[in-house]
Amino acid sequence: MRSNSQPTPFAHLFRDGVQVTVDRAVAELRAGRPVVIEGDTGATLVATIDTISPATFDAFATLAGGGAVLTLPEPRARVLGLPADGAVAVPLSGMGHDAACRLAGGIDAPGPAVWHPADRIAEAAIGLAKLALLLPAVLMVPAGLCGPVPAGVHRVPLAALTEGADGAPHPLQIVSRARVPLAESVETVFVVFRGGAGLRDQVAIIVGSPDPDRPVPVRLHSACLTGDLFASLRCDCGDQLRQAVARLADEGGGVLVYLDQEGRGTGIANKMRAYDLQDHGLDTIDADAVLGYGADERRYDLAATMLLRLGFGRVRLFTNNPDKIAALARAGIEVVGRSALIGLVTVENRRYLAAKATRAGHLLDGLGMDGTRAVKADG
Ligand SMILES: Nc1nc2c(ncn2[C@@H]2O[C@H](COP(=O)(O)OP(=O)(O)OP(=O)(O)O)[C@@H](O)[C@H]2O)c(=O)[nH]1
Ligand SMILES: [Zn+2]
Repeated sequence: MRSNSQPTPFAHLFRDGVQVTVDRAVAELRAGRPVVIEGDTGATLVATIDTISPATFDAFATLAGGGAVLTLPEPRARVLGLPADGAVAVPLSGMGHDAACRLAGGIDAPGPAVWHPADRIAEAAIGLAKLALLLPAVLMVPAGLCGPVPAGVHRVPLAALTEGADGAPHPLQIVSRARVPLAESVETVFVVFRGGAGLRDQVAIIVGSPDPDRPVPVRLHSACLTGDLFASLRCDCGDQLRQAVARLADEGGGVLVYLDQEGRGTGIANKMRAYDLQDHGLDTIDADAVLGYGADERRYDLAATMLLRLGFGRVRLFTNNPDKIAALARAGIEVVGRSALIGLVTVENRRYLAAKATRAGHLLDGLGMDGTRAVKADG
């Protein structure tokens, strides 16, 4: 029998309290359950507008009296016309669930008359909501106003979130690899990594036999369910994806890193919300701002780690996005060159591509906007 002095064999799994507590908080918020964030000055119950039921919302609002606030991230505050330089807190003062949802992400919501800058707990809660791929609008109530908090409610120390809710450092591990012949490249191996924030699976697709002694052709591609899988005409992703495989194969080998960051890191649900807003006239960047998201929420540090783990520290990147080059360089990859990768221009994606060029600095100057694919030389 195990004596009390012997360590429990799985105790180490709980040693990194930051990881454990953040993972659980994300799952709770997605399930529509509130969590408690414990700050220096007291505990706050938080729930996301995206997942809280109208009945639970009403119960919170009633219990808290005038103490409940809706916190909104800076991009959303600015859309509402508030001169904020950070998240804001809006007192609920009688606001119902429907009105809160409108204030959180509606296209035509009027700016609130009363608001104040939000505190660190609010910023942390918004970070958690983003990590959970929810609308980053959070209902917050001082725990003391709600009577005894049930024992099952998950508690997160504020320090765990400020230490990096989005960076809870699960180490990246290779979990599987297999040969997957592709139409554009028969000799192809998929290597699946797991780790990082949210413990999502990321895939490195090794096309042909890249030579690690020379700069390796690399494509970083963020997931786009609609474009990659269904050949949506709203974007250029599917065409870019298949072109990338073919070009890596043409070059004798390369790596395509397929990153689980749908919708520029906002998730498929928010991307569809953004599409709906775009159908009301907004461009891709403004639509994300209405939802409280920044112009681009993606990160490439996991991609860099994957490349380094595979032995590819010197790369030539297929991209039009200067952020990708800068992020890889910051993460220790030597980027020795860039080649443009121009997807098919369609009537439906012209506006999207133009917004990427004019508002996000994408290098699409060689883009033929006449409905044909433009050919652009390396540059
Ligand atoms: N939020 C949002 N995301 C979109 C929209 N259209 C496409 N996306 C996402 O944008 C990302 C495009 O990824 P990439 O093609 O890897 O990157 P890129 O920034 O276009 O840069 P390139 O390397 O030049 O292609 C994917 O995550 C898509 O799901 C949109 O209208 N709104
Ligand atoms: Zn796309």
